[in-house]
Amino acid sequence: MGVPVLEFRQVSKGFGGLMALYDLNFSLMEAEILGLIGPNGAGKTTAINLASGLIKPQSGQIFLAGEDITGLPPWRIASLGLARSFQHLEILEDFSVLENVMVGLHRRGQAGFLAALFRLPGAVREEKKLREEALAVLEALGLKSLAFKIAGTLPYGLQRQVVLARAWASRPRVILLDEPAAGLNAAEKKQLIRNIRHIQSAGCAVLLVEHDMALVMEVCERLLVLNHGRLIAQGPPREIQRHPEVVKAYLG
Ligand SMILES: Nc1ncnc2c1ncn2[C@@H]1O[C@H](COP(=O)(O)OP(=O)(O)OP(=O)(O)O)[C@@H](O)[C@H]1O
Repeated sequence: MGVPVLEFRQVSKGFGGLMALYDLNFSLMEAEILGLIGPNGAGKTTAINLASGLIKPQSGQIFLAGEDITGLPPWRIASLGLARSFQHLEILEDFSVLENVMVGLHRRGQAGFLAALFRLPGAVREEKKLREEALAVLEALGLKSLAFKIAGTLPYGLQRQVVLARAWASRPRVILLDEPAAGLNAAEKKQLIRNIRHIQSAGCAVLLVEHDMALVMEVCERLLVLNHGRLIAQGPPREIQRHPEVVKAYLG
């Protein structure tokens, strides 16, 4: 298989006396869709929080495209090409969908804050460019018709798609999705699957934390299974489905 873009090497993390992750080793390959599953409290969100720098590992190392990012702050990790969504929405409710996506593009802006404030010609040109790029992102994800709607007025399922579009707008090499299908209806899940595949086809790797097993089985090429902070299995979805340890973990 290809080149690893995100790599955990013996990563451990405890909270107080509890080990949330124990010696976790895995690689997410270039343009791979990798599922991270496991029962509640298994350590999935902890893994995403570690990769994106919201929390720091107790031991072990994390690499992004070969660069050691262990302990770097979240904004540095983001600028190196890692984007994420959260389990709970973090949308700008009073702004349009387009503006929400422009926030995702902004880290690539050149003109700077003062130029934007005084609407200098460079900044005006740049804003126009950002708008066009944000529209292109929305179009690619099938969301262009929502561009001028106020994000907070949209149904929940569509708000989740906006969050995905914003994360994707920064053109990351890795995107971490924390339960993107939660609360979506069947049609919205179909669109989510399409969009995840679109992101992959553009060369981005996706780490998907998700409880919806049907969706995980359909979209992921490989699965990692955590239970009580330990990696208990990894492999193609069909093998994982009948892996005895996995069946035992899920049945309780
Ligand atoms: N900030 C924290 N402080 C203390 N304990 C925490 C913290 N974050 C997570 N934990 C604990 O670490 C363990 C793993 O939690 P985590 O949220 O990573 O699990 P999860 O697999 O994402 O679960 P879920 O599917 O329910 O979201 C749990 O026992 C949880 O209570």
